[in-house]
Amino acid sequence: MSIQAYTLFQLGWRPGYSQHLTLQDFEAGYPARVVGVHRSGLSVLSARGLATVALPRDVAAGVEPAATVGDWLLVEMETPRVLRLIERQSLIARIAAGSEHRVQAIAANLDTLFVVTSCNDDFNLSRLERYLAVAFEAGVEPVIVLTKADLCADVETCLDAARSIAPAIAVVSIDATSAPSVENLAPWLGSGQTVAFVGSSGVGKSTLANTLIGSAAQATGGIREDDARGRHTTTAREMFALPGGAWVIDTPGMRELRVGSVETGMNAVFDDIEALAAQCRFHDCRHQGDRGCAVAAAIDDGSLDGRRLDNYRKLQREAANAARSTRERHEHDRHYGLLNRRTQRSQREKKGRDY
Ligand SMILES: Nc1nc2c(ncn2[C@@H]2O[C@H](COP(=O)(O)OP(=O)(O)OP(=O)(O)O)[C@@H](O)[C@H]2O)c(=O)[nH]1
Ligand SMILES: [Zn+2]
Repeated sequence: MSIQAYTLFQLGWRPGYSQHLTLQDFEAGYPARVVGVHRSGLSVLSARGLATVALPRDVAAGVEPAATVGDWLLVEMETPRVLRLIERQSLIARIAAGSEHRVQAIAANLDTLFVVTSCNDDFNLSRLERYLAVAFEAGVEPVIVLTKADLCADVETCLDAARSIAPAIAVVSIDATSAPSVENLAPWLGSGQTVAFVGSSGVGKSTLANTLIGSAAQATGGIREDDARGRHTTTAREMFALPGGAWVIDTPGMRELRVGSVETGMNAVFDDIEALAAQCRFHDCRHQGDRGCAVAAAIDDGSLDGRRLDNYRKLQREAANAARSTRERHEHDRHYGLLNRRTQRSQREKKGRDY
C-alpha cells in the first residue's frame, strides 16, 4: 500500500491542539499521528509521510495511559525521537484484562463513536446505555447505528426505542452490506474526521467497515514497513483512511471494551434520573421505598422505565468498583514504591559503610 502524503487537517488536526504547543515546540518538532502501535515502536503519519518512532521511557512514563492509536505526538525534526504527547481531546480507555484494573488507552482523539447494534437479536437498550456512557466518559459524540435494517420487519420500533433512551443523540438505521445505505453515516465521515465502532460480536462492524472502504481498497490490507531487524512486517489495520477522507480506528481493544470508571458518562446518559433524584424529599434518598421519592413516583406513573433505573444502578455499582480498584492499586503502588525506596536507601547506606 503506498502511503500518500496528508496535510495536518486531513490527518485530523484541530486548531485546539496548537494551544498546547509553544513556538519552541514547533521549532523543535512536528506533529505526527499514531496510526499503529507495535513492539518495534509506533507508526506515525505526518505531513512528511509514514515513519516509525520509539517512545522514550520518560515520555511513556510521564503519561498514563501511554500513547495509543489516534494520539498526536511531537516528533523531533531530524530524528525519529518523540518529544512529547500532545494533549488529547478525547480518550477511550478500558480496564485491562486480568484482575489488576489497570487503565489501558485504546483510542485517542475520536470525533465520533458509532455504537452499533442490530435491529434484531442483539437489540438491547441496557447495552446501548452502557456504550453511550463509555462515549460520554471519553468525551466523544456517540451515534447509534442500527444494522440489519433489511432483515427487520419493524425498524421504526427499534429507532423509537433507541431514541427514547437518548433523545439528543442521532440514531441511524442501515443495511451494513449496502453501499447506498451506509451513505446515511456520511455526515460523520467527512475529511479528517476520526471514528470508531463498538458493539457486540456479529452486529456488523466489520461488514460496515468493509462497505465503507469499498471493495477496491479492501484488498490492500495493512501498512507494510520495515521492523528493527529489516524484515517486513504487516501491522494490524489499526487506523485507516476511508475513501472520503475519514479515519477509522479499529484496534483489537475496541472490540473488547469493558466499562471502567464512567461516572461522568453516566451523568450524561442518565441525566433524567439524576434530575428526578434531585427532587426527592431527602438528599440521601436511595430510591428504594424512601418517603417522598421522586424516582419511585416516576416509575409508578410510567414516565421512567424500571429497566432503565436497574441499569443505572448496575452501571453505578460497576463504576464504584472500578474506582475503588484503581484507588487500591494506587495505594498499593505508593506503599511498595515507598518500601522500595527505603530498601534502596538502606542498601546505599550499607554500601557506603562497607567502603
Ligand atoms: N443482511 C445483513 N447482514 C448483515 C448486516 N450487517 C452484518 N451482516 C451479517 O452479519 C454477520 C456478522 O457481521 P460482522 O460484520 O462479521 O460482525 P462484527 O460486528 O464485525 O463481528 P465481530 O468481528 O465478531 O466483532 C455477517 O454474516 C454479515 O454479513 C446487515 O446490515 N444486513
Ligand atoms: Zn428517591
